[in-house]
Amino acid sequence: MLSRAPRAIRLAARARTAAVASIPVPDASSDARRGRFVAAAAVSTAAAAAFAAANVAAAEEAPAGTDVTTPEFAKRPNVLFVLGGPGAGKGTQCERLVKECGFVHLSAGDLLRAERKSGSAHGDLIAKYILDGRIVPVEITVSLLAKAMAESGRTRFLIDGFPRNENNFEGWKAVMGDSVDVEGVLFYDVDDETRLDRLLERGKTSGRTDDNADTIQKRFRVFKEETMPVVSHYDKLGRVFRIDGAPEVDQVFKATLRAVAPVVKKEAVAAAQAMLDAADSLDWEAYAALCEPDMTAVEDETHGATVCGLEFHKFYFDEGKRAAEAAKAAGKPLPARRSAMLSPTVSLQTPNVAVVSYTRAVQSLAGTANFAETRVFMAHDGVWRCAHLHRSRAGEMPAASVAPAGSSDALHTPAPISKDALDKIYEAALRPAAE
Ligand SMILES: Nc1ncnc2c1ncn2[C@@H]1O[C@H](COP(=O)(O)OP(=O)(O)OP(=O)(O)O)[C@@H](O)[C@H]1O
Ligand SMILES: Nc1ccn([C@@H]2O[C@H](COP(=O)(O)O)[C@@H](O)[C@H]2O)c(=O)n1
Repeated sequence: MLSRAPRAIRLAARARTAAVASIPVPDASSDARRGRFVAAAAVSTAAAAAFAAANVAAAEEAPAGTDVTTPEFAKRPNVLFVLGGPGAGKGTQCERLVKECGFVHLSAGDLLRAERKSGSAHGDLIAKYILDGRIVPVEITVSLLAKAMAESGRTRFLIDGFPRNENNFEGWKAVMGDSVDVEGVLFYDVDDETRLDRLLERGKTSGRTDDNADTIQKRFRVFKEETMPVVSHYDKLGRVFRIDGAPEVDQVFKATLRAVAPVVKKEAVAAAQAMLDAADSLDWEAYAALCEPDMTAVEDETHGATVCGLEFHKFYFDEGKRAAEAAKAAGKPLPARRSAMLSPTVSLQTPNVAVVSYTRAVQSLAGTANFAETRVFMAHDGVWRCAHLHRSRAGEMPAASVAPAGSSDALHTPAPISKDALDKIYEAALRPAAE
């Protein structure tokens, strides 16, 4: 069982609690550091400390009884950066994604404005940078993002208006490292003239100190000179989902949904693979966390009937464990098996309903059996759970043809599927399927 902060975040936090707690920030008037790359090591120590403190606090604050079972696969947070010129519609589209797809939206600008209002020691500095349209030093921004991520207790994030320059980019890498999967950048493309009109209109009611003609021009310049190189970096990696942000909001949202579909599909495949891993290792808690409580299933064991609920499945985990313990007590080799997902296809019915179909190849000492499986997943708040399973036996190979002499030891402990193999699975799953 996990408490509110995802385990990966809490582990990172624990490993970093020894770091310095205060965040050194350059003076707003210091030209020497303005716009310059801040050494990754400095960022790492200071902001990681804030990250650590935030995460530990989030874990400790979780009131008793609020533990949630977060599926194993979902423990490493997924991040999509959201970029585009000022007024491109980033916040507007993020709001829709939150509502319809269960992302957590963290706007770096909003967090900075809230920090300024909170009376923080950095308030004056933030106010000055925002008024000048300049990018606040990453030590401040990344620690606010890390704190908000930890406090959300969730694992799927839209990080809006970040990374805005090289300093942001390096600071993020130094603090987050590999603890987070950055899926790519949603980039909203809108010409300057349209964005200027939008911002001046927004300025009539937004109360933002930077929605005025003078600051807007400065922000536009910073966007071109500092943010676009970050976008180009991700572009070269093939990680930019470019969206025409000029049409009306609903139309842009349709394009946004198409852009996030590969990320969403990848999550559904990962959820299916996590179920297979949990079944292979007889980890009932992990398996159950990946199921809707009223999951329905049709499989060979049900003889054509549809079973509803989890008790039917738990029986096999309990008995499997008992058989393993009996084998161990008798000094016999432990029964083991390993499942691989072959040729998966994912069909997204809605952003929150995915049908994942594949051939499941199950290896064991008894031989290899193939099953045709379909799992229907539903996402709530960005967490996928299986609502229906259909499995039919699709073929079998006896042990003699698959287990070379002397290889049995290697099968006693099922090895987790390798990252390369998983990447291949994702690649296959994300190919435009005949949906
Ligand atoms: N597709 C659209 N068509 C017309 N107006 C839009 C569209 N998208 C957003 N707007 C409006 O344009 C203004 C700017 O949008 P929004 O705040 O979402 O942009 P942003 O990219 O988040 O801006 P910033 O980076 O300055 O915070 C808002 O008033 C919003 O209502
Ligand atoms: N990574 C960031 C993001 C924003 N800022 C400052 O906030 C201003 C407003 O940002 P919006 O995304 O809400 O438009 C921006 O002009 C910067 O001054 C920042 O420093 N770093």
